[in-house]
Amino acid sequence: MEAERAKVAELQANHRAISLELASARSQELNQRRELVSASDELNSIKMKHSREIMELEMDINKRDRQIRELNEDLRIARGDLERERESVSSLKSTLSHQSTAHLSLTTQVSALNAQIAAVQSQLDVATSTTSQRTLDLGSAQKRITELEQDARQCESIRRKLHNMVQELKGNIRVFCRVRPLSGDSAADISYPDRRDHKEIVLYSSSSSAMGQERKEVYNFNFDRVFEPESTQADVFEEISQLAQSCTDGYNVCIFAYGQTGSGKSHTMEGGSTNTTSGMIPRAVEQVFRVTEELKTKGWEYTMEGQFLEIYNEAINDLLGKGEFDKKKHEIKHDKNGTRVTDTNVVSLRSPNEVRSILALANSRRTVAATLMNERSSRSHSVFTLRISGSNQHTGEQCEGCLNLVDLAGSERLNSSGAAGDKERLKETQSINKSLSALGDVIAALGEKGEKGEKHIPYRNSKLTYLLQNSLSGNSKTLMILNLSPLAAHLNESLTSLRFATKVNNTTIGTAKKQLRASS
Ligand SMILES: Nc1ncnc2c1ncn2[C@@H]1O[C@H](COP(=O)(O)OP(=O)(O)OP(=O)(O)O)[C@@H](O)[C@H]1O
Repeated sequence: MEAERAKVAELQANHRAISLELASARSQELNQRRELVSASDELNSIKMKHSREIMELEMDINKRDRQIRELNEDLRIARGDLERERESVSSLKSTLSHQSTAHLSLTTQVSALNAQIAAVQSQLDVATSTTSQRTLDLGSAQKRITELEQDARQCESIRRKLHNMVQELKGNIRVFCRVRPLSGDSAADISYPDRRDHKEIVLYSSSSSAMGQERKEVYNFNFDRVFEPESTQADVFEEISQLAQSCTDGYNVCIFAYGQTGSGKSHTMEGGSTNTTSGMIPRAVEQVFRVTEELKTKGWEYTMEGQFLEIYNEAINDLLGKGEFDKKKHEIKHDKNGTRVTDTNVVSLRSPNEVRSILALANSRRTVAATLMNERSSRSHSVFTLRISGSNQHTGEQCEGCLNLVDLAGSERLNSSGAAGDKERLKETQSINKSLSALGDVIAALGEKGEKGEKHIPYRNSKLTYLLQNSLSGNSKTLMILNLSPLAAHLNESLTSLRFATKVNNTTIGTAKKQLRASS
């Protein structure tokens, strides 16, 4: 037992020793573990530091790579630039060599030009002195032009006075006779003995006496001018143009075409549509426009207006009216400003073209009337009136003139017009006869009145004479163109017309007066 106790004690002592050893081994192990942990921590921190350093090194390497690439690019660009610079230097060198050559030749040219400039300068000096001389000459030439313009204006006034004197010497009523060409039928025996002045016309008729003897009658007439059948519109106008022109000088002018139906009145006054056939109205108006245009250089300014009326059965119709046929009643009024017809169109005219278009309008309206009323145009009087007012900005003169161009109705007597049986024709013919004899009476009364006489002038006896009162009085210039038919069948009618025209031609009416207005 004891042994056992001793053994237990020994075992216990062993156990304690082993426990102590275990405790110390455990503490040693703890320490070693601690050391291991700390060594492991240190190793981790070293690893982390290394990996950071590796990262930094890699970044650094990348950066350097980038820089190397950039430097390589720069180097490539620089090489390209260098190459270009080399090329440009070589081209500049060649340009420079060209420029040097050009410079050399320019230097030569500059020297030549300098020599030329010197020569031109000396020419310029000469020209400058010539110019001064010319300026002086121009000054005196302008002075001379002004003087000549003044002279021209004075000459124009003198021309107007002389022109008027010539017209006066020719008589303020003048009569022309125009025989139209033959158209088929047998001709009357007519001769024109005055080959020089063309003032005479002779008609011959033969008849048998009761005893069977042949009697030859000779009728001799003298006028201011006789136009033979071959005469042209231009020939007639040449004689009329001066008279028509008077209206630009401030005169009232009246030109009538008188004669039996078909004797050529409309042909004379209006004429055809071509330059050669156009009649007195378009020619006179064109002349007036031409003269007013020329007179502009002498300081004259003109305004013109036109009116175209028809007198049929003692009633006035406006050929420039609006409708196709004029139904208005028109009245003639005279006052200090001239003659006015109520309710009619007065058209302002600025060019011959405008005149042509109003003539065409009037003609178309006459044609309408002619179709409506049995060839009315030859049974009515047509009166074209051109009123003209002018003022001269240099002299202050003002004038107003009026040109009446009248195509009278056919003048044949009642029996020869075959009108006796037809009431309408009878009325027409009576109206025509009344107005034509009123025209003859007015002209006769003006002739009897003389310069200062008090004689009553029966203007009111017909619409025609009343309308033309201001253009028929002694203050105006009147021309009657007697149109004659060359036909043997019309001989008696022609003799009647010639006798009427002779009466007119033998009338002397007063002196024409300018329509001058005091300048304002
Ligand atoms: N000098 C002339 N030259 C050529 N033809 C003319 C001439 N005179 C008149 N005639 C012609 O004679 C014809 C009659 O003339 P116009 O119509 O002018 O006569 P009129 O007297 O005006 O007649 P109405 O009184 O009927 O109007 C027309 O065909 C016209 O062309």
